[in-house]
Amino acid sequence: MLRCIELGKKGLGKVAPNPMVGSVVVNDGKIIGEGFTSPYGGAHAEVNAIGAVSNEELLKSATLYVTLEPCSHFGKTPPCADLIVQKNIPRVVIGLQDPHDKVAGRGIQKLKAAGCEVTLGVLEAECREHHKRFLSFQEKKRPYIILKWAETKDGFIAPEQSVRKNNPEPFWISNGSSKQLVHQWRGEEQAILVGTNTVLTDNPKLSTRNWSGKNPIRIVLDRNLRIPAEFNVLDGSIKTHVLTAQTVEGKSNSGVQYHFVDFTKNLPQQICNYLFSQSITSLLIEGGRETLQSFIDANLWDEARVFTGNAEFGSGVKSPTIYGHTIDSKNIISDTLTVLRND
Ligand SMILES: NC(=O)C1=CN([C@@H]2O[C@H](COP(=O)(O)OP(=O)(O)OC[C@H]3O[C@@H](n4cnc5c(N)ncnc54)[C@H](OP(=O)(O)O)[C@@H]3O)[C@@H](O)[C@H]2O)C=CC1
Ligand SMILES: Nc1c(N[C@@H]2O[C@H](COP(=O)(O)O)[C@@H](O)[C@H]2O)[nH]c(=O)[nH]c1=O
Ligand SMILES: [Zn+2]
Repeated sequence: MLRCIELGKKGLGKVAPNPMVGSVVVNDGKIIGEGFTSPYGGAHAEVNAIGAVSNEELLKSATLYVTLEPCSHFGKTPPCADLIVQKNIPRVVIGLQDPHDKVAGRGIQKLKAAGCEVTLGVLEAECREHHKRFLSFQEKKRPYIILKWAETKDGFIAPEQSVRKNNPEPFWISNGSSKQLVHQWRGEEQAILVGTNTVLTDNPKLSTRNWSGKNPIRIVLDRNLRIPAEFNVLDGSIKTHVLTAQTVEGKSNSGVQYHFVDFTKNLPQQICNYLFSQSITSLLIEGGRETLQSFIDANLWDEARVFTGNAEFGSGVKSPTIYGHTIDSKNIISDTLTVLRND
C-alpha cells in the first residue's frame, strides 16, 4: 500500500478533480503491474496497473492493492470494479472506501458479489492523508485549503508603504529557494487566491515559472473592480476568475471570467461554494493579511505553510493570527518553514 501511495503521488497537480489513486498488482509476492491515475479524463489507476501486467494468466491468482475503493459507475471511463471482476482477480486490498456519492461502498459490493475477497482499511490513515484534497471536496463540499505567507522575525508580512518602491512589486521576505518551493506548490494545487490589495501592491503573476508544471487557476478578489486592466492577473495568459460585487454581464472573456459574490455575507464560505461549483478540489491562498485572516476566522482552512525570514520591519502589515498544531518545522537555507494543521 505504501508503494500505491508513492505511485499515486505521481498524479499530484495533474489528475484533479479526480483523486490521485495508486495501485499495484502482486503475484507470488512480486509486483507484476503498477499504475496511477492518468491526467483528468484518462484511465484510472487500476486500469493502468492491470494493463501493465504482461502475463494476463497471472491475474487469476493475483492480489490488487489500491489506495481508494475501485469505482462502480460510468464516469469518463467504465467502472474499475467491473474490470477487476472481468479479469478474475481473486483478492483486492483497499486503503479507503470512496465517499463519492456514486461509489460509497458500491465498488466493494460489486467485487464481493462476484466472489472476490476484499480487505478494506489497510493504511487507512495514510491513504486519507494522501487523498486529503479529494476527501475535503467530497466530504466537506469545499476545496482543501492551504494558507501560505512569509513573515519577518518580528511578525510582519510587508513593511510600511513608504519603504516600498512606487511600482507595484512584491517585497521579498523569504529567500530564492523558498520562492522556488512555492512555485512547486502552486503547480500541485488547482487554484490560487489573493486579495485585492495584494494585487494592487505586488502585481503578482501567481505562476509556476520557476518550476515545471501547470499554472493554477487564479482567483482574485475585486469587489469594486479596482484592478487596472494592464495588471498581470488580468493578462489572460492563465485562466483567472475575478470575484466581484459589481455588474459582470458581458465582461468575461476566454482568459478572465467575472463572477458575482456578495462581499457583505461570509465571503470565505461563498468563495468555497463557488469553487465547489467549479470542481476545484484544492486552493492555495497567498495573502494578504485580510484575506488570510478572513479564512482563518471562518475556520475554512486545513493547512498553513509559513516562512519566517531573517529581516525585522518594526512596523508594517502584521502577519495573520492563527492557532493550529505544528506538524513540521524545517530550514529552507536561511528561512524557517513551519507547517500547521487545523485539527
Ligand atoms: N509576505 C507575504 O507572504 C505576503 C505579503 N502580502 C502583502 O500584504 C499586503 C496586502 O494585505 P492586505 O492589505 O491585508 O490585503 P489583501 O490582499 O488581503 O486584500 C484586502 C482586500 O481584499 C478584499 N477582501 C479580502 N478579504 C475580504 C473579506 N473577507 N471580506 C471583504 N473583502 C475582502 C477587500 O477589498 P475591498 O476593500 O475592495 O473591498 C480588502 O480590502 C501587501 O502589502 C502585500 O505586499 C501579500 C501577500 C503575501
Ligand atoms: N513577499 C513574499 C511573498 N509574497 C507573495 O507572492 C506573490 C508574488 O509572487 P509572484 O506571483 O510569483 O510574483 C505576492 O503577491 C504575495 O502573494 N511570498 C513569499 O513566499 N515570500 C515573500 O517574501
Ligand atoms: Zn475507476
